[in-house]
Amino acid sequence: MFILVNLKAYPCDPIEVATAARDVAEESGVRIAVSPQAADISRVADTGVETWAQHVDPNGHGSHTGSTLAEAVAEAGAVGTLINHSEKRLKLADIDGSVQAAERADLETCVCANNPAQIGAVAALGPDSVAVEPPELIGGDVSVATADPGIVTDAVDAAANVDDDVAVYCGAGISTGDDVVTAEELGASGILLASGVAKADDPRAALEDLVSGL
Ligand SMILES: O=C(CO)COP(=O)(O)O
Repeated sequence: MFILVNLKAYPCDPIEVATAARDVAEESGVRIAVSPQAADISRVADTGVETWAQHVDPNGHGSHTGSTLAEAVAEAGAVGTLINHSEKRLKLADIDGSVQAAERADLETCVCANNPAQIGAVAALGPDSVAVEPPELIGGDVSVATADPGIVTDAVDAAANVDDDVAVYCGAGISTGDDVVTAEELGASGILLASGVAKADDPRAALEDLVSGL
């Protein structure tokens, strides 16, 4: 299982989380990545943790003020990027452009979607992975894998029907090791989570719990 910790714009210490994620990954052998604010990518990557961007724009170099350039996040130390997170939604053509921009910069890609139908659509764009995250469960206390297991299994089927090579992750409300195991049993090969770690009093303990059943 791959565990991707999205720090969003939460007021946590990105270095504290990154250091804990690096150590727990090393100790457990579980792949864990941290996705900080773009401005924090460089110092998070310097900790040695696998570092992802939260978003990249479709454009390349040029007159694009305010854009998040795939080449720039890669240069800062990111090795992957989320695209079309529920809190940073894009039009289909721009998702396609962002996947291509990320690939040009050698970034691994994970395109997020709200439901299994959208998973099928974005899987067709050829990302490395897709992640189903029902918006109504994001930030809540109940894991998607418990609240609506059919969303996860249907997302796995939808992606497989389009492209067997696209990995399927799930996210929303995941906070415990049991949630991670349940997601794995439903066919997900990774999870995205945010508040369970970013808002935890002890991010290291939260991460240790997440990997405890793997
Ligand atoms: O949006 C998410 C991860 O990208 C999920 O957020 P929560 O883990 O806070 O529900």
